[in-house]
Amino acid sequence: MEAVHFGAGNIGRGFIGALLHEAGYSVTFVDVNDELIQALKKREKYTVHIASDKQTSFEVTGVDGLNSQTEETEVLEALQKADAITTAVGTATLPMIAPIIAKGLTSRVDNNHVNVIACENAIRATSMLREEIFTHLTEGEKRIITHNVGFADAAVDRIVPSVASDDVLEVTVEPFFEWIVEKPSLAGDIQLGEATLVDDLAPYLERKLFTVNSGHAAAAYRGYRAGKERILDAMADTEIETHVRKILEETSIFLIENYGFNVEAHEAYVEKIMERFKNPYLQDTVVRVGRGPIRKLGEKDRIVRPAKAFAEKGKEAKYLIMTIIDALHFYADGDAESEKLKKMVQTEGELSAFLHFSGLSAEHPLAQQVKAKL
Ligand SMILES: NC(=O)c1ccc[n+]([C@@H]2O[C@H](COP(=O)([O-])OP(=O)(O)OC[C@H]3O[C@@H](n4cnc5c(N)ncnc54)[C@H](O)[C@@H]3O)[C@@H](O)[C@H]2O)c1
Ligand SMILES: O=P(O)(O)OC[C@@H](O)[C@@H](O)[C@H](O)[C@H](O)CO
Repeated sequence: MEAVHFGAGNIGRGFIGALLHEAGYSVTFVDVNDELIQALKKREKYTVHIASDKQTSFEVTGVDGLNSQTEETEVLEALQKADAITTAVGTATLPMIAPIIAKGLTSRVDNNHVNVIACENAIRATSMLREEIFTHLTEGEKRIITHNVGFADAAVDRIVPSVASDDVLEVTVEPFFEWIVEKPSLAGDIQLGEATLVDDLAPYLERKLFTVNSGHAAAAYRGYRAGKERILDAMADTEIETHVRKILEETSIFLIENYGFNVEAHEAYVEKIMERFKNPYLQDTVVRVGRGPIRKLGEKDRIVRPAKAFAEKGKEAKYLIMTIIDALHFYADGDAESEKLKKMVQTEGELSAFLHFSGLSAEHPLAQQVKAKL
């Protein structure tokens, strides 16, 4: 089986590429980072370290790399043969890779099934990618594609930090992982190894985004304001740890009300995540976890969505609101979104910046609540 994976970054190498390899795929990574691509071409393998007291590692072998900027023909050939096309490039990059995927899908000569799965932290990222791909297709091409291409949404959970190393390919991952894929959208009889296939992704996806990512964002933004470098340092501070717990109490109310999760089972899920944030072998930074604050302040994303649900019911999510304000103050060198946010906060003020990036009107109850806290 052949897989083409866009984005040879942390989650691409550390999780999706590794899992596809284990499931029996030859994985070709496509990236714009030529250093990574040349190393993949040359060595055809890389090492994954598991961040635990056992200090274990494993090799992902038989991999290849292609630079999407200089090897378009080769990328198209790989897409034509692929059984699975996955991505982990960040949602903002999906429109940039959509044209080549569209071209690859429409130039396949056989009618074999192929499945596209975007592994990004967002609500239904594959559907977003599908929409982008469809803007590059004729009506006839869309009809053909609908028969043999599956576009399955997924929830992807594994903390994979950016770790400085002399080896550009080696990657460190936490032991926990969960890849949940929506089964009814898959085409044909695809093998996805240790992925979990479910009929309805929504509860799993929202539970992940509004627990792991809401809590993580809170730790990063509060940690940043308190001068912490690592998530670990933030979580070791009792005040920040309590703050993260409070956020997860708020998102738990939101999730249990929406999906009727069993309370004890959900509490156990939250506890496990708190422990994952405190993994002493994981050198994750507040900068990596906080990067992209504009995306993270989006209406459907990890902070605003649950806070908005509270506000619309006449309630207030005090700790999520604190996270919104913390996020407005986040800045990381080299992170274009935090640069843009900082400029807007400086010129227009916190509230205008929040309204602009969340898309909420000034009259929205959450906007009123945030205003009262500024
Ligand atoms: N790291 C994690 O813990 C984690 C966990 C779950 C989900 N995710 C999600 O996975 C996605 C990637 O995260 P990451 O941590 O691996 O980031 P990363 O920055 O390590 O990797 C992203 C990769 O995409 C590449 N890229 C950028 N533009 C590209 C293009 N046009 N074509 C091909 N490749 C391109 C970059 O060069 C980089 O190698 C994000 O959506 C993130 O939310 C990350
Ligand atoms: O990748 P982002 O920027 O959406 O969020 C940062 C982290 O919260 C995220 O990468 C987590 O590590 C990951 O979602 C764990 O599964």
